[in-house]
Amino acid sequence: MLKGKVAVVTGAAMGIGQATTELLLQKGAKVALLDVNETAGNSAKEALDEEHGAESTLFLQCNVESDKDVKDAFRATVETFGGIDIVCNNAGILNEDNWEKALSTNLAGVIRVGFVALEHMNKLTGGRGGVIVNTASLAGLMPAPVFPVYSATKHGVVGFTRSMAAASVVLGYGIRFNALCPAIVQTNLLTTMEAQMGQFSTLYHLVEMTVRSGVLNASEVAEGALELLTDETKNGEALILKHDEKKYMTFPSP
Ligand SMILES: NC(=O)C1=CN([C@@H]2O[C@H](COP(=O)(O)OP(=O)(O)OC[C@H]3O[C@@H](n4cnc5c(N)ncnc54)[C@H](O)[C@@H]3O)[C@@H](O)[C@H]2O)C=CC1
Ligand SMILES: CC/C=C\C[C@H](O)/C=C/C=C\C=C\C=C\C(=O)[C@@H](O)C/C=C\CCC(=O)O
Repeated sequence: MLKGKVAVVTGAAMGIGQATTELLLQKGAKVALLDVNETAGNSAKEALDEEHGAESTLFLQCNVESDKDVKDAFRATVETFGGIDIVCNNAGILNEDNWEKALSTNLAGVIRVGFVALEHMNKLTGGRGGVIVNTASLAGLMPAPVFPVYSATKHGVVGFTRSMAAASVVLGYGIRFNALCPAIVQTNLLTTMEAQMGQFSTLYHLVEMTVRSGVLNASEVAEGALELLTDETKNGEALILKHDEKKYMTFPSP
């Protein structure tokens, strides 16, 4: 289904990014795995090499907070694989104490990666066009008293995605932009959540209550990403994923 396509996945060393990488490889794409964690990134690539062959992937250490890292990683991907068709802009953290870092990673990181991707993918400047899926969250569509800063960053991701989708149509970039909005997923972010909630950790019992009613696994989220990547009718959409439901967000018109 994705044979001949080249994908870049940020935050690819574990969790949702790793599951998405695996699914893209299964569908025939070549994937550049970008992650700040070099040890985890190398292990993830090694594990994938056994099934998909070393030539299908590339691990590049990249902090999405750094312009240089992101530009270097995209340049290396194009040099290795010849172009870029798909970007999963997925790296993100929960850190209510160090809220500047949360903003810098989750929102500025998504914008930075999006703009560098545009330089390579924009049909107006010689790119092949393609599709970008930004990982937001259900907390980007509703209030989340348990992590207000995280929620603010993810609302920003949804707004940026929808606005870039509209800009792409008006300006003719040939790129679709969609947002993925999962509820709670069983990953490292969940296991470290209480400690990362800072002053809001007194509300952790609300999270526990939600978790008891069911959580997603990373592969289910990867399937959602694949739908946004491959359904060419989707642009400017926010796909909500819960453990027992999947639906597209309906936004009010102004
Ligand atoms: N786990 C959950 O319940 C949900 C997670 N999300 C979002 O999904 C995305 C992935 O999260 P998970 O897989 O759950 O987390 P995770 O903690 O399992 O994986 C995140 C990956 O991103 C990498 N990363 C962190 N900061 C980075 C940076 N500055 N530059 C490059 N890589 C960086 C980490 O090293 C790690 O490999 C995040 O954007 C998160 O906000 C959205 C909804 C639910
Ligand atoms: C990085 C943190 C890990 C997971 C967060 C993830 O992005 C998903 C969050 C989805 C929704 C959050 C909603 C928050 C709601 C509230 O603050 C409370 O009203 C209820 C407490 C937890 C709810 C979690 C949920 O509804 O799925």
